[in-house]
Amino acid sequence: MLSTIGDLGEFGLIARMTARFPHTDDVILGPGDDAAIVRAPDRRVVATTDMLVEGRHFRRDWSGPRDIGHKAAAQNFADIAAMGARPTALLLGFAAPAGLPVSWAEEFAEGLRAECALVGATVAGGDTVRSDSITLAITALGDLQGVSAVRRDGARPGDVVAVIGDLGLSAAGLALFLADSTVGHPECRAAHRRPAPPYAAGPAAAELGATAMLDVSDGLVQDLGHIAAASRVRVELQSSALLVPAVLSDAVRTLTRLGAIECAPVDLMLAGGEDHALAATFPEGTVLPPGWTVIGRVAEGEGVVVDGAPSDARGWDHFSVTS
Ligand SMILES: Nc1ncnc2c1ncn2[C@@H]1O[C@H](COP(=O)(O)OP(=O)(O)OP(=O)(O)O)[C@@H](O)[C@H]1O
Ligand SMILES: Cc1ncc(C[n+]2csc(CCOP(=O)(O)O)c2C)c(N)n1
Ligand SMILES: [Mg+2]
Ligand SMILES: [Mg+2]
Ligand SMILES: [Mg+2]
Repeated sequence: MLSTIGDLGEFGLIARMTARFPHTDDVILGPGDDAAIVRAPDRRVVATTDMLVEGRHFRRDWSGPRDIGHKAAAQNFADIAAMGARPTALLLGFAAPAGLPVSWAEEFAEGLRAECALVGATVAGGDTVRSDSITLAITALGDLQGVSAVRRDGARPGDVVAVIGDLGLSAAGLALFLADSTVGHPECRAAHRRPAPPYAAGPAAAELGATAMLDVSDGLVQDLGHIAAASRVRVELQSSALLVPAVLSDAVRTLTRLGAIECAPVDLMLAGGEDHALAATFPEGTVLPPGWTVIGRVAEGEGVVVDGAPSDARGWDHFSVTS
């Protein structure tokens, strides 16, 4: 018979999961005591929390436990990178039903471990409780390595706006799952299951003098609206500067044929969330490394305009009626 986390018990489950997380130099004391001790070489600690709720952020029939582990770590590490910092440690709040197979928890831990390994971080601690459905509450810590943090309030008129990383692929993957389409477009499905934030580009952008930065979690236009508001500027985007990947056009063609969506690929790039690309502003004349695409300018004023007009690209809001 399948063994469940209820059979293991709370402390058995903690032991099973934490056995997978390796030692790193940043974590002086990991799981096992009342709190972890994490090194803070810079003495300024970057800290962020994002939750994943079953049915809201993931479905177990769309994503496997490893995918969900990857995504839970990735969406938090993207926030650390968006400040210009390097992730050091992660704290895992794990709530799940007693009937959850032990293998699910172990594979989830494996996904977390693997995403941590991409940035050299590890799991330093957490909490484990029983609940009716799965909720994952992750806190990530990061180190600024001596650079100035890149906030949302530093964009200045004249700056260029640039992005790095995927845009719209996760939204296309989500639309494919929602449309009950079972075959095709593996890149978009994979992007939805396991976003691939360009972690190293965050600290690199800080070094280059980025004036503002964030990761795109809710949608490019909506998220840039946070930079516009915090910096009291207007962000002007040119949609033709967004390079539409062939895999996105292909998926949109399928989705249109299925009657699942009525929009162009670029609209998914402007409004789709969960890819965790980085969007940043840089002083004019900054030579950007390969991977960054300049998509607009910062001007005096407020809000975000696309191709000279206010955009109707709506991003994600957990409490809007359509979400
Ligand atoms: N319940 C809360 N208590 C305190 N601060 C919060 C709470 N929820 C959000 N915040 C803060 O509000 C700001 C915006 O949060 P938001 O979650 O939109 O940012 P994000 O994590 O970058 O985006 P996303 O969650 O879409 O990935 C952040 O600084 C966050 O710490
Ligand atoms: C089952 C299921 N239904 C819908 C979605 C879409 N979705 C959920 S949260 C979010 C924005 C970012 O979230 P947050 O702001 O919490 O980081 C998006 C686009 C999904 N991933 N799974
Ligand atoms: Mg958040
Ligand atoms: Mg963010
Ligand atoms: Mg959000």
